Amino acid sequence: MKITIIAVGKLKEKYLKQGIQEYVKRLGAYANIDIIELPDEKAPENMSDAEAEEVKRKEGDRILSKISTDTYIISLEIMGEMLTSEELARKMDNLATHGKSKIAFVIGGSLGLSKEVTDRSDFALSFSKMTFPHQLMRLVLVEQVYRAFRINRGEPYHK
Ligand SMILES: C[S@@+](CC[C@H](N)C(=O)[O-])C[C@H]1O[C@@H](n2cnc3c(N)ncnc32)[C@H](O)[C@@H]1O
Repeated sequence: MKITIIAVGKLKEKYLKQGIQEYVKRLGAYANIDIIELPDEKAPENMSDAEAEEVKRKEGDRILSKISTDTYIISLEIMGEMLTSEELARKMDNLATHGKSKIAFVIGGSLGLSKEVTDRSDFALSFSKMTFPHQLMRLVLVEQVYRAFRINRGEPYHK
């Protein structure tokens, strides 16, 4: 399985970098994993709604340019659907069974994802109704993807 994580915005915090690196290393035993970090668009203070939409649209274009048409997209959206870890594991297993071996998880920048990205997305995944910073979201996501593979392999993992 090929897993790509596409994230807008630079990962700055050392502790997050280390945590993500650790899970990416562990995930290497189960899947081909790649993280694509895209630059965020300069967002002026006190932007109008139209300016904010333009920022998201530009970031969205960058995101979509990295995704091939045969890729199943899971966008991370606060208002998306909440799953248990087991449900996410089952979803990923079902995708693999049905020949969908390329999955891209997409994390937006500080303003979120553009309509173009959410429209193209195959599944909107919410981690809760709370807003997480995009850098932290990346760490939580890689841990949950790792957990999903462990669950699907029937391997022991903390409950
Ligand atoms: C700082 S948040 C963006 C907040 C923005 N106001 C919005 O509504 O999307 C940055 C990105 O992290 C991800 N994110 C943050 N909290 C999330 C949550 N609870 N569930 C799923 N994704 C989340 C989303 O991809 C979001 O685009």
